[in-house]
Amino acid sequence: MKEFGTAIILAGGKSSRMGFDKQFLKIEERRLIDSIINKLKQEFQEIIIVTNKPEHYIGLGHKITKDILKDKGPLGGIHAGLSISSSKYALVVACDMPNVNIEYIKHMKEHMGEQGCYTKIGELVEPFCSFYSKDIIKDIERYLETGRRSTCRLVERLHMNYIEESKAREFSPNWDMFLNLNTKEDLNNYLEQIAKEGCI
Ligand SMILES: Nc1nc2c(ncn2[C@@H]2O[C@H](COP(=O)(O)OP(=O)(O)OP(=O)(O)O)[C@@H](O)[C@H]2O)c(=O)[nH]1
Repeated sequence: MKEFGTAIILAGGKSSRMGFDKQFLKIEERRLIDSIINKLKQEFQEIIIVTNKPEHYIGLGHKITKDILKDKGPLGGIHAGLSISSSKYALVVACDMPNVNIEYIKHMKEHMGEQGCYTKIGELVEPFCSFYSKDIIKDIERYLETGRRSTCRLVERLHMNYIEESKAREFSPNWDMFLNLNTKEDLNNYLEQIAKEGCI
């Protein structure tokens, strides 16, 4: 089994704040998820897309899966992705994160905890652009069985290492690498930023 060869992209949410399915979000005529895949391919041999619309990813050469545990939110997606991952640790990103930073991801690999690595933003857990160990599958199942769904709260209970926000920001001072586009306002602000400064 490879140590860090897998990246999982979550693309199975409701997108209720955005008002249209975020997995089809386009930036400058290109599907954002395809740009994310292209970046991740620099560093990962295996890409897993966890989606409720698998027909849109056929023929790209990546692993595709649906949630096994339905309607559980991002944790359900992480669970399905880890279940078919062929690596000990997998990076998990959301399909609405335009500023994924590969240099920072390499840094995270060097600071792996027993069950993964995340970034602490202030006092809060950033659950995306985080590494999770394949051996937390059972922990996710037990946690979801109790009716809870918060990825952040589960992360706090696991044996994961974390990196402070200030360190993470050194890798990308001008672009928020944890930005996720939840609303039309987020999207418009992002489009304004790339119009001024160019795409990264
Ligand atoms: N596979 C899978 N991914 C999910 C699920 N829920 C959310 N995600 C993904 O997790 C990431 C973060 O999701 P959110 O933006 O918090 O949730 P969302 O349901 O997509 O959007 P809102 O309805 O606006 O909260 C996105 O990449 C979503 O596609 C789910 O049930 N299954």
